[in-house]
Amino acid sequence: MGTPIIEFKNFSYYYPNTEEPAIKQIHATIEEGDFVGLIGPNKAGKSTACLSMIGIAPHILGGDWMGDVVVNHETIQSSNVSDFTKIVGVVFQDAESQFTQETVEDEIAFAMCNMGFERSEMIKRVNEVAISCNLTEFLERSPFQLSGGQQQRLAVACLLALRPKVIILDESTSQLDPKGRDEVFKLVKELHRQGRTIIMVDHNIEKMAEYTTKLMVFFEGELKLYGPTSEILQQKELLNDYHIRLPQVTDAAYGLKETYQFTKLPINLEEASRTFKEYRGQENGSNYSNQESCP
Ligand SMILES: Nc1ncnc2c1ncn2[C@@H]1O[C@H](COP(=O)(O)OP(=O)(O)OP(=O)(O)O)[C@@H](O)[C@H]1O
Repeated sequence: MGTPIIEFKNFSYYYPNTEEPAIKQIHATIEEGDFVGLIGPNKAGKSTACLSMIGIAPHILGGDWMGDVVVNHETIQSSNVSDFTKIVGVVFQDAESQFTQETVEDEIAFAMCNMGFERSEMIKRVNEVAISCNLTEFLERSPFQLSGGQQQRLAVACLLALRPKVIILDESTSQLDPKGRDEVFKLVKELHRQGRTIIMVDHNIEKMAEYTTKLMVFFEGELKLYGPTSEILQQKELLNDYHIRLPQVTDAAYGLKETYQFTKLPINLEEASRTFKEYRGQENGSNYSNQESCP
C-alpha cells in the first residue's frame, strides 16, 4: 500500500439548487505516484469528482456535501481552495481561456508572481518547466499563437511551476488533433515517470489503456469500479453496462477468447503482440511435438 494523497470518504456532492447528488458516496483512495484514469459516459460525475479533489466543489461552487475528501491529510472541513491548490493543480479542456499574459514566459511566471516568489526563483522555475514541457523555443511567443497541444502543455507548465504533487487533466485532449493529443500524453507519461501523481479524464479508451495504472469507472454519479487498468479492462460485460467499450485490441482478443483460451486479455498493442507471439509459440511447439509422435 502506497501513501494516500487523495481520499474520498463516502463523499456525495450536490450542486446548488439540485436534489440529486452529482456524485454519490464515493469511497476511494488515490496514492502518490498513481496515474488514475477517470472514465464513464457523459454526466457520469467525472468532472465533479475532479472539482472535489481541488475543493472547487464545494468551496467555490457552493452546494451541499456529505462525507469528506482528504487531500494530503487536509479535510474539506478544515481547508480552503488555496490549501488544496498547493498540492493539486488542474488543467481543463479549454486551456486558452485560462491565459491572460502576452508571452508564454510571463504566463508561466504569472501565478508565481501573484504568490510573491523571488524573481531569481521565478526565472529558475520558468526555465525548468519550459524544458520539461518542451516550450523553450516559444517563451517569447504569445500563448494565443500556440497550437492546441502546445497550449495544453503551457497550461501544464503553469501548474508545474508551482510544483504540485498531483496534476489533474480534465478532458484536456478532447479538442486536440492526434498530434496534439500525443504531445500531451507523452508529457504526462514523463511527469508520471518522474514521480508525479496524475489524474486524467479522457474518453479515448485506447490512450487510457496504454498510459494509466488504475481506472475509476463512473456511471450515474457512482464510482462503479476502481482498480488496476489491466484488471478493469477484463470486464467487458460490466463495462458495456456502464456504456464503456473496450480498447479495440482488447475487444478483438475477447472475440478470440474461446478459440485461444487467453487467461488475460491484452489491453494495448504491445501486450497483444506479446500474447499472440506466445500463443503462436505454443501452437508451433504443439504441432512440432505432434509431428514427432507421428510414425
Ligand atoms: N454546475 C452544475 N450545476 C448543476 N448540475 C451540474 C453542474 N455541473 C454538472 N452538473 C450535473 O452533475 C452531474 C455530473 O456531471 P459531470 O459534469 O460531473 O459529469 P461528467 O462525467 O464529467 O460528464 P462529461 O463527460 O459530459 O463532462 C450531471 O448530472 C450534470 O448535469
